Amino acid sequence: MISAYSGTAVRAAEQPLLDAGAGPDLMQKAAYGLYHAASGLLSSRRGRIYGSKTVVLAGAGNNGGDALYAASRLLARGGSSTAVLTAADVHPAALAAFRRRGGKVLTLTEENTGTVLELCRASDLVLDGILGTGGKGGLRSPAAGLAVLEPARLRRGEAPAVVACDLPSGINADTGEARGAYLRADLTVTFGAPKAGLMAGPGAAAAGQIECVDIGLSPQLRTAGIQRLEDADIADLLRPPAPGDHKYSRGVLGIAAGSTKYPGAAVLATGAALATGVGMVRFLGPEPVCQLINLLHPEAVCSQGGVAQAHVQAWAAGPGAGEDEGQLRRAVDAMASGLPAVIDADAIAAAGPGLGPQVILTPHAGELTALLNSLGNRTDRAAVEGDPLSHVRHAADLTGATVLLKGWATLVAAPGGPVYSQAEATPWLATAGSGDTLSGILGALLATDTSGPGSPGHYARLAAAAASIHGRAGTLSARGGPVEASGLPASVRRVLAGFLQD
Ligand SMILES: NC(=O)C1=CN([C@@H]2O[C@H](COP(=O)(O)OP(=O)(O)OC[C@H]3O[C@@H](n4cnc5c(N)ncnc54)[C@H](OP(=O)(O)O)[C@@H]3O)[C@@H](O)[C@H]2O)[C@@H](O)CC1
Ligand SMILES: [K+]
Repeated sequence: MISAYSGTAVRAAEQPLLDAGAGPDLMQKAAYGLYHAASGLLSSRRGRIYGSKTVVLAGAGNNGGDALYAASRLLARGGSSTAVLTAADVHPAALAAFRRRGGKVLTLTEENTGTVLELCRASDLVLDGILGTGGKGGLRSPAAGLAVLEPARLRRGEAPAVVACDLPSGINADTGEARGAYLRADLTVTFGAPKAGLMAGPGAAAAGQIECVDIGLSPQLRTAGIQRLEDADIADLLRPPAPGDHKYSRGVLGIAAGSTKYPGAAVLATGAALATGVGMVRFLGPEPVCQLINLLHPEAVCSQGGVAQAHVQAWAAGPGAGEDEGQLRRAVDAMASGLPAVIDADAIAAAGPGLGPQVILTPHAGELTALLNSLGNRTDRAAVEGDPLSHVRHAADLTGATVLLKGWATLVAAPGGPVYSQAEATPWLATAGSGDTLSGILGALLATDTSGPGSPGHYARLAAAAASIHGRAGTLSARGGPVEASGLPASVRRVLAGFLQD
């Protein structure tokens, strides 16, 4: 499990060490970690450090100091480096060390921003040390003019790798918000602990890969702001069949998805649930959709009945329901059943206060905006996309349900906490039908779960595991190209096989 902390919490953890005079030592540890990661990247891109060209963007605070010390170490290995100062005063000792190693220095102005951008683009590596946890708001002029710099991962052909020191400059370390211009990175080397702002909202998309350097803060860090499940955590949540299991003991999932207008959603949700592994799927829906499911998934037991008559362990309801009154009724009944239920798409609008954490709402940003507005919390989509962490937490607290907000980093909030973030997906997964398969995967995990409510956040962990499996399946399906939702179940099977073999 990766635990991320707010910038405020990390600064508080640093304070006793700073009071004890360990500040310079912490900075050297941070700078060494940054140098080590940057030199690894340079070696993999061009074979060696000797002869490499680095541009250091250095701001007024300790973040600039870290970056300058790291660049000094690259100079010592035979690289060349130019420091671009974005403030009148930068860390004096770090700048002096950089100059001693032969680094060139210039000051950024609005007039020379174009020249500096050319210098960056002609280099192998850009070290972003403009702002760290002391940053307030987005980049200010003239540094804001550098925000057009694209990291190598977003450009075709030759481009410098951008490595962010602690966090991408301009990103809020607590929330991941970008209140103004910010830089994007290929790799963020973060110190002490990952910052929550690297795992949510614009910060998660800007960070690129995240590498954490231990500078000895762990004993001081208490409550994580955001957690991320890793392989072993997900494997622990899976329940493969054991000898003696039969179809009912493995878990039956009730699916109320699709409508005569959107029959595909029923097919995708059912296919994904079967690929994830359940004892049985009971499918409820209109007659033509039942016929389609019978044709494509003959193992599913189909009927037009109601939720109360179906004997299941969990529900997946809402995908493709559209305006189908029967399906919307089933989704409402599933939410009220007391059983674990994943509720998606049009059915989310029926959610209100008083639900339990076993109900998992899976909105995208637009659906979350509508839900919050319906609960009297005035907001708009831009605000939700700008600060998804606060909004997903708020929705969980208002409804009492677990809320999974889909996005580049999918966030899952349990009412009262904790919050999980999974970012294994590919942008190619943003395609019609993708959400229907997520409902099927999560429904199957809920139906086969035998550990019960357990500790707080249990359902949020299952939802985070489903998001991770879905993201990995998308990435496997994509292999750098488009994803068709109908191909996802096959990839889900392969992802799960990987977990179960390890
Ligand atoms: N503490 C430690 O022990 C360790 C810390 N470490 C490192 O230090 C970093 C935190 O350092 P920090 O506190 O100096 O803050 P940092 O982000 O570098 O800059 C603050 C300066 O920027 C200015 N400024 C603010 N917003 C601005 C804006 N929008 N646009 C322009 N300027 C803006 C602000 O001025 P102000 O607004 O306050 O007048 C102030 O002058 C941390 O991320 C990590 O990298 C590591 O070495 C490990 C040990
Ligand atoms: K930075």
